[in-house]
Amino acid sequence: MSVRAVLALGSNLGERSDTLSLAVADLVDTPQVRLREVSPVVQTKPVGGPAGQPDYLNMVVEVETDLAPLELLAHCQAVEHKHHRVREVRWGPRTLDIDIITYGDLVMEDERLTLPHPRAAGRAFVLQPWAWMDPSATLNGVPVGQLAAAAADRDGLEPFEPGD
Ligand SMILES: Nc1ncnc2c1ncn2[C@@H]1O[C@H](COP(=O)(O)OP(=O)(O)OP(=O)(O)O)[C@@H](O)[C@H]1O
Ligand SMILES: Nc1nc2c(c(=O)[nH]1)N=C(CO)CN2
Repeated sequence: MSVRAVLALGSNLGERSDTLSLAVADLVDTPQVRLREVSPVVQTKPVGGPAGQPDYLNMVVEVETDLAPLELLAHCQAVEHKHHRVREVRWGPRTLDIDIITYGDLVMEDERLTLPHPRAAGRAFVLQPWAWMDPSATLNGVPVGQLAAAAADRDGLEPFEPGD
């Protein structure tokens, strides 16, 4: 049985735009993960973590997958590692971060995986690209566009065009 999942990608080190494009290609480089929708890329101010970090590029994608939730997490982490992600500080700079935002309607809390992602509902860097990609999307029953409009970090968000 296949399930629709929403994944959020972020990068604030290195060739950010190239990293996001390559990561999307890697995510769907298996027949078990198929790309359905891709959001615009946004440039965002870092939320949390140490001061003085570079801005992020963020985007979301919707995939259809035959992987179980923890298999999808392992797949996302393998793509992160391929892009040399080194995680030193919580919410610190990283070449690539991939979070699972939703996995169908599944609600779960495990030490390795919480669904929906517990911090997504307050993050404009996830919600705004998601709402642009899918204006009918809801999270925990609330329209994602409405959550995006209320998110505190939305002033630090702007559309990003390659070459900027
Ligand atoms: N929905 C989820 N998507 C991705 N990872 C998750 C999720 N729920 C729990 N985790 C766990 O969170 C751990 C830490 O993830 P990560 O290093 O990406 O955190 P972070 O990006 O610094 O912060 P945040 O979780 O606030 O986005 C992962 O190893 C994973 O096991
Ligand atoms: N703007 C922005 N800020 C963040 C991001 C991110 O992707 N974009 N990811 C974080 C941890 O996942 C913490 N802070």
